[in-house]
Amino acid sequence: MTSLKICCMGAGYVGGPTMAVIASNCPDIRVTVVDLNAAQIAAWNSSSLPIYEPGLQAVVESCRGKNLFFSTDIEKEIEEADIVFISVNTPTKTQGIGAGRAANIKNCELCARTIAKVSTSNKIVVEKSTVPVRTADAVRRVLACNDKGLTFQVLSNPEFLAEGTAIDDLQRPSRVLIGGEETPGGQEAIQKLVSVYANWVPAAQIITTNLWSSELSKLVANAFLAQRVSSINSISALCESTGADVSEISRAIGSDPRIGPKFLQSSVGFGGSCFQKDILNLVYLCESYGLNECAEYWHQVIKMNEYQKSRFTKKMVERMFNTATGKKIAVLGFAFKKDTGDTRETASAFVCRDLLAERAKIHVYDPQVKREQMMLEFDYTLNVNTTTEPDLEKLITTSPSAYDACDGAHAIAILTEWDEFKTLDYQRIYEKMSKPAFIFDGRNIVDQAALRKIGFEVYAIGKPWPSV
Ligand SMILES: NC(=O)c1ccc[n+]([C@@H]2O[C@H](COP(=O)([O-])OP(=O)(O)OC[C@H]3O[C@@H](n4cnc5c(N)ncnc54)[C@H](O)[C@@H]3O)[C@@H](O)[C@H]2O)c1
Ligand SMILES: O=c1ccn([C@@H]2O[C@H](COP(=O)(O)OP(=O)(O)O[C@H]3O[C@H](CO)[C@@H](O)[C@H](O)[C@H]3O)[C@@H](O)[C@H]2O)c(=O)[nH]1
Repeated sequence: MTSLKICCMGAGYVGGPTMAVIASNCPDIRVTVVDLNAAQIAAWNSSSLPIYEPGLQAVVESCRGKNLFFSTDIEKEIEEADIVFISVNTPTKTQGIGAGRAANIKNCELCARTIAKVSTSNKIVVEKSTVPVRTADAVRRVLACNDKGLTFQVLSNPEFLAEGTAIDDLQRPSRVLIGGEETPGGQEAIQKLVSVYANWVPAAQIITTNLWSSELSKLVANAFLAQRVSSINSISALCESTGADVSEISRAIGSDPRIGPKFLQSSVGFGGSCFQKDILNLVYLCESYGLNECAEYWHQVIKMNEYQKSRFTKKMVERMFNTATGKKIAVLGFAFKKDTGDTRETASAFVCRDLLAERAKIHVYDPQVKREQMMLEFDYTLNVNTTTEPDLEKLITTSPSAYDACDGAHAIAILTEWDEFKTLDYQRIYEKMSKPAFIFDGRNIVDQAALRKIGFEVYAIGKPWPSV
């Protein structure tokens, strides 16, 4: 006997894993994930899931067909549900007012319109997508326009999972945040959603707030996290100029409990579908309220990230005698972080773009990213395609292994921190490379001293940078 029915609109990186974890912890709840994209739903129903996430396959297989379903029958599933989650993409607007900054919430509005149109009973509608503060007001007003006299309660329940650790983050969340209206109906709806999470999340970790605090907290959480990365990355540049070591600094400052050790890993720049988009959204919101100093403050986090990405390629080229033209460069890693196949806004694509501009021959290896996906990322994010770059297909090779990518290369650029790159047989790799053989470690994961002993010229982000 199922007591509650949940429908989630959007079967992406958030909708799929989140609903799978709800279903696995709540056997009495029937959970259906729906999407406009039939291929995506077919993949969720197959043995080859549309996203790679450690532990996901096991969770999905444990409840799929029992109380977890994936469907394209959006209208039927909404109609039957008590709670409808909106977990659709909210990308940065590319055109019109706020282009390049504001989040486009058209998908959320469309979901609200569909819910209003097909519902025949009162429902709780949960914003799971990351949205600008006060979006719940728009959703509420669209829902209120239904012609059946139905009542909808809108809740904000932003998701804090990180890719690569999504299942763990969902099973043991640091907190679940639920915002709702400060009315008896709103409070009742909040309690209903609290009771879902209470099946596996300790009560003390379920935070309830008003709608606007909940919506805004999501943007603020990402802004603070990204700010830490940009802060340590700015220091990495200073380290390279002074002989200080950024890893030693991270350890030294992170031991202060007021600072804490996490998110102080210097890198070639943060990527992913969220940080940049959400900070730009925050910047736009500040500007919209006339808070230009606040907007400028947060915008600096993005600018520092741009600097870090371009700085890396510049150093590579400088080190390789100021030319990468015709040189084979092995790029190890294309995903925006390890343990995911997601390439959205990945720093690796920006470095490849800048190396392409130098006419380098790039051989990319990533254990989870297919060539088709890489090319889409170039096209979509960077507008690099065979029209803008006729030699693209010739200049970018995708390699079946790290060893293939490095064979005969002039340089290696480590751009994603996949564990397998830490334990490669670098002696074997060195022997087959052009000399001098360079390694540019954009993630600080290799043993520099050991590699120098082999004969490599090593450059790692934020590490003392031997002069030539
Ligand atoms: N990716 C993350 O790690 C992460 C983490 C926390 C929050 N978020 C936020 O969650 C939201 C979703 O992100 P995502 O990474 O899952 O996006 P995604 O692009 O992976 O998935 C979104 C899905 O929604 C579907 N969709 C769009 N409009 C629809 C509609 N009207 N009806 C049904 N389906 C529709 C799309 O086809 C797509 O499959 C975004 O707002 C994002 O900022 C993402
Ligand atoms: O010390 C660090 C930590 C992260 N990164 C980079 O920062 C980016 C983002 O990493 P991470 O935050 O781990 O992954 P996301 O999946 O983007 O998760 C972020 O964005 C999600 C979407 O909003 C939120 O839900 C998560 O809480 C938030 O961590 C990646 O390129 C990382 O390599 C660093 O360079 N140094």
